[in-house]
Amino acid sequence: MITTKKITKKYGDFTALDQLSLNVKPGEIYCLLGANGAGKSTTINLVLGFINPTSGEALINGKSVFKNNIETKKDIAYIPENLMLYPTLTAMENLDYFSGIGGQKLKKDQLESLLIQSGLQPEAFYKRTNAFSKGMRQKVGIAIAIAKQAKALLLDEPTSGLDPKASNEFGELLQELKGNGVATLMATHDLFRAKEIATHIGIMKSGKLKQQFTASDISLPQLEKAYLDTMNYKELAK
Ligand SMILES: Nc1ncnc2c1ncn2[C@@H]1O[C@H](COP(=O)(O)OP(=O)(O)OP(=O)(O)O)[C@@H](O)[C@H]1O
Repeated sequence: MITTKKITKKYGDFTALDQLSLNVKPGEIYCLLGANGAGKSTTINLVLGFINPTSGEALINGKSVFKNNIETKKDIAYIPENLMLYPTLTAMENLDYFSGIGGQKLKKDQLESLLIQSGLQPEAFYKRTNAFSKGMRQKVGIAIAIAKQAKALLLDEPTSGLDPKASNEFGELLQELKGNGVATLMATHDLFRAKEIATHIGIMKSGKLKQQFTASDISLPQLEKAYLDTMNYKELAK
């Protein structure tokens, strides 16, 4: 569903991403780990078609994002680190507006049903989103993704700054989408949450995918050691 084939991104002489190949199938959650500047956001931005690769390609459902940008975007939902909603509109109005952009005209009960699925507390449905916490905004983002019936979900550090309960709730929502066959690619610094929710985990360094794991094959301490080893924090990883 989400595939990158030897994708490379250069900025002048600097290689931000170096021949990265990965594959996320329907019903899989792939977490990309790596230090600041490892190339996680660059990978996400290439899959989204926000930037073009220097070489290699990103594919959604077998179609090149670069060559079929508009078509592939229909299958993708994206939740950035800080999801922007229209602050003067309510959660319902934001959902109505964004699903409308996607070509859908949903009825009031359908919009409410989507927000219920997203886990947003009902008393917030008709409140303006200007006072929403990050966790609440993300729930509206998930509702938008469900409304779009996106087959691929791209997330850039979605749990950073969330309290443990909100982070846990977010993880549970991702599990539900996974059950619906959504393929999720997520950049994160949160090893614990990655181990909790991922089916697959990749560790990046300096634009390269250094290690990949099936999440069920590795414990959290093993993952932490692999991460620190990859970063060359040998002393800490002992
Ligand atoms: N437009 C750009 N011009 C030049 N260099 C860039 C540009 N965008 C990103 N980079 C560089 O590419 C590298 C990878 O950046 P990227 O944002 O993908 O890292 P990251 O793993 O997402 O980091 P973080 O965890 O801090 O978000 C970094 O060294 C960054 O400075």
